[in-house]
Amino acid sequence: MPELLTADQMRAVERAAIDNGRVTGLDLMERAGRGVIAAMLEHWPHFAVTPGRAAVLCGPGNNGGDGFVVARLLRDRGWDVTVFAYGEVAKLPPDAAINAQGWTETAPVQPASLFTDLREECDLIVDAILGIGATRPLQGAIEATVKFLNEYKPGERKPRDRCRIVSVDLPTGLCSDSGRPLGSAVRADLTVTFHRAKPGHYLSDGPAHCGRLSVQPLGLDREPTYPHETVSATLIGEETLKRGQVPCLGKRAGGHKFSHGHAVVAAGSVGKGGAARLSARAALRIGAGLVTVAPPPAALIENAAHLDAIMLHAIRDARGLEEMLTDERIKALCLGPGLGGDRARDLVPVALAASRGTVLDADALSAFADDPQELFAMLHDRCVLTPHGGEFARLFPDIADRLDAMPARGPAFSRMDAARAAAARAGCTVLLKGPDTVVADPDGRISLNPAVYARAAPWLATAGSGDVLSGMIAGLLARGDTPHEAAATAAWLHTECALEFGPGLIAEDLPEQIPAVLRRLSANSP
Ligand SMILES: NC(=O)C1=CN([C@@H]2O[C@H](COP(=O)(O)OP(=O)(O)OC[C@H]3O[C@@H](n4cnc5c(N)ncnc54)[C@H](OP(=O)(O)O)[C@@H]3O)[C@@H](O)[C@H]2O)[C@@H](O)CC1
Ligand SMILES: Nc1ncnc2c1ncn2[C@@H]1O[C@H](COP(=O)(O)OP(=O)(O)O)[C@@H](O)[C@H]1O
Ligand SMILES: [K+]
Repeated sequence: MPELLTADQMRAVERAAIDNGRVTGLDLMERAGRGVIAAMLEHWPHFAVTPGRAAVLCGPGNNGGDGFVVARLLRDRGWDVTVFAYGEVAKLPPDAAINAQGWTETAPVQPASLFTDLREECDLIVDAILGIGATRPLQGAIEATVKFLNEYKPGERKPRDRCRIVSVDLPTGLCSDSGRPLGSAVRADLTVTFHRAKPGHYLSDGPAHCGRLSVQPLGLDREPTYPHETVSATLIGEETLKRGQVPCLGKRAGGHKFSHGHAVVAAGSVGKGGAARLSARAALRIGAGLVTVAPPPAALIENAAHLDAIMLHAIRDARGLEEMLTDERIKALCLGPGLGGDRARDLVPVALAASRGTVLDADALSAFADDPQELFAMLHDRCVLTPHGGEFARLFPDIADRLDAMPARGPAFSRMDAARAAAARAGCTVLLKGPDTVVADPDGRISLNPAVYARAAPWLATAGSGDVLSGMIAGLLARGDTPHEAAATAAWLHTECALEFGPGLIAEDLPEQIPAVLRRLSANSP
């Protein structure tokens, strides 16, 4: 499912279902526990054949309640289960208390302090200490347990090789809205969450702590989905693209090159043109009808030696760009890759005054580090800024500081919050790059492209891959996509291209994978 829900939103969905009488909290807890067992057996089928020994660590809230359900279900399957309680069982909330009572009627609950003695003999540890209710940095017995679990590195000791850690809903200590550990957090092998994934499963350190992710149903699919304003984020995926974007990624029968848009990529001085050429190649491959690279006159020959289908038009300075932009058929601009700081400062104001779809990346962002406000004053709602972390910190230093500061409380300030705040300040779409690329609009709308779990694409950490991304966005803007759609679609395709190519990827390879990815998308379209 494409929506991600924050902890508050998840609680609201649960509350609405209970208030409407469709389900009880106890039912949901039972379903959650069953979901954990289902996911565990799916990932480790041998556990279905050979039950082993499990330790279930139950916390002071409903996450702990889920733990008691899991403990019972494991025991029903023949497991030897020991439950450890973090906090007083007598103070558990009502549904968790019912499940705890069911357990204590038949078996003891051990104090947390005894857990470390047993651990080495376990095949499975169920972390049901804290879930979406983790609000402050871990301390005391919980912190000690988390430290103990995490110090066992796979392969270091024999028992750890076979002992799996499953976290219920979230690894204890991980902030569900930001993916940032509140002090410390469990490093699980598998995390099983319910109904919808939470932003923290995808953002920042979340994936490293979750291990693998399974989203299990709670039977809440008939509950109202959130209106756009309150959806914390949409996960970009084939599903969303199939519904919305594929027609735009194809070419219209009977169209001509100008009906698919003309994109212009400004290039820098002699010897610096590679980045702009990469952007241009990506813009053309994504389907812009025409793409022109615009270098200074001295670099014309260099670019001519490299380009065929991509056109060339030398522009000496801002006036040259102004003249070029009298051609109304130019629909999108890309400025930044290899542009150089001086040329960026010269060209950007004219480019922005032309009010076309405009991608600003690299030098076009860093050139305004001394006075970001000067840039923000010129931006308009057809712009997309594509900063990586360093460029983001230059333009939005205070926002970046909030992301760097150690979180004192949950929910912690997230990369989604940061991108949203930046978009509101800049007044345009901001794409914050990373394995968790966030696309934010000034109205708060967020799309997230996770290049994690099965979509991990570490080969994208290669020089020039960002230039390709900005070219893809410019190409889609030229074709008429909105800034948000163009940025989100390009981010997803960019990762898919990396996955299509695989190891050994360099930036030049990325645009060449676009046809295969588009072919697959159209084959899978209804
Ligand atoms: N919502 C749903 O739809 C469904 C939810 N379900 C399950 O419920 C879970 C949410 O339950 P929850 O709200 O009770 O929160 P939970 O994570 O158990 O923690 C709260 C407790 O922890 C405490 N605490 C907090 N921080 C702490 C710290 N650092 N160190 C120590 N203690 C700390 C906090 O204490 P307090 O801050 O109030 O003093 C409170 O006692 C959810 O993750 C899922 O597993 C499913 O059953 C099915 C449907
Ligand atoms: N480990 C990674 N996993 C997924 N994507 C990555 C990773 N490292 C980098 N990327 C992506 O690669 C691109 C790099 O862009 P950028 O840092 O601007 O590089 P360059 O300036 O060399 O073009 C971004 O789209 C970023 O999201
Ligand atoms: K947990």
